[in-house]
Amino acid sequence: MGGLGIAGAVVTYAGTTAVAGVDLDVAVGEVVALLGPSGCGKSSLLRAVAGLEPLAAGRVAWDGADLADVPVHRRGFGLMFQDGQLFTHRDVAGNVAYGLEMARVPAAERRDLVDELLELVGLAGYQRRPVATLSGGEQQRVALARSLAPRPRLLLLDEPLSALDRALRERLASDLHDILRRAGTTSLYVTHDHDEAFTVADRVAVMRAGELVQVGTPAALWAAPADSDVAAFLGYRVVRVGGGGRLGLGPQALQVVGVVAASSHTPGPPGSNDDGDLTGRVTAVGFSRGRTTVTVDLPDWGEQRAVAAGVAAIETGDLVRLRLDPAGLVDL
Ligand SMILES: Nc1ncnc2c1ncn2[C@@H]1O[C@H](COP(=O)(O)OP(=O)(O)OP(=O)(O)O)[C@@H](O)[C@H]1O
Repeated sequence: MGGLGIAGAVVTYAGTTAVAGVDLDVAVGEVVALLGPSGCGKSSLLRAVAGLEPLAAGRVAWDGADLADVPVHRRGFGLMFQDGQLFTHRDVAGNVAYGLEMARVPAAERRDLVDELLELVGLAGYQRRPVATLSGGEQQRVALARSLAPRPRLLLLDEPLSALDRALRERLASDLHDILRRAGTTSLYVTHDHDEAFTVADRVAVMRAGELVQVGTPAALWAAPADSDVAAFLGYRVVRVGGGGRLGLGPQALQVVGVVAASSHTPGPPGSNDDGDLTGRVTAVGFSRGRTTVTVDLPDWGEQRAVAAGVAAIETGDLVRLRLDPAGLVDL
């Protein structure tokens, strides 16, 4: 197969195993996210692919050719980190042109490429700006343009957005998705944020304690998480149901369909009614992404979040009726 091939990769540090035998392929043009909690070995695997960390066992290959004897700078891979590590003594164009200068690309061609890349990352006209005057998001866009400039056959991105605030991260993740597709750059993208992984990647490889536990498209992972830990990591609330089973509640799974009794009225006991609806007591009311959301205390399931679209005037203490949307549920 063409592209990146990782087989049986093991990375150890003085006796501790950070990566415990990982197999993963990334096809040419594909963007794969390595997703997992802090310390699960994502960066170690990425660094081993780059050639910055030796493999204790296994192999990393490109187009089927083992890279064991190929040093970092000869792999044709680009790197981008959380802190873009821009050269502060160079302006924006000087940063983007850096790799092109190293590759002795003639000046006129370099200028054209820099213009093209700045356009691609949404910074047209920024050529002469000192990097110190850029916002964090703009700096990461420059870092991206710089790592794309030498046209790496594989781009390795290690938490490139984690230093940015949430709103900016969401916007840049979506821009990154488009930019990597337009540039056609094969990419391996490390993140601990499932939303970011789902936004950026064609396939997501979920990592836990040095091993891959599940690899699939965002839709496939969301539809069938391998186990309850993966489900919880992807953003499901895991609840126990009768008979020892478990259910994953997605963020939209529980919907408030009506108020049974306002907090000022005599409360009835929470439970479920004949229609299969649930009732529960509202313990908090919030507003998120344009929608009212509530926290509801449910018998057996404890406190859960629910969406309250179209139900006006819900207050803490109200007893509400909730419906479970089967589309937002997974069996675990
Ligand atoms: N240079 C090192 N020397 C010793 N142990 C290390 C080294 N680098 C990483 N580790 C250990 O290896 C394990 C995996 O670390 P790694 O940084 O690969 O995980 P990660 O999933 O990328 O986490 P994070 O997102 O926090 O960086 C951790 O237990 C870490 O402490």
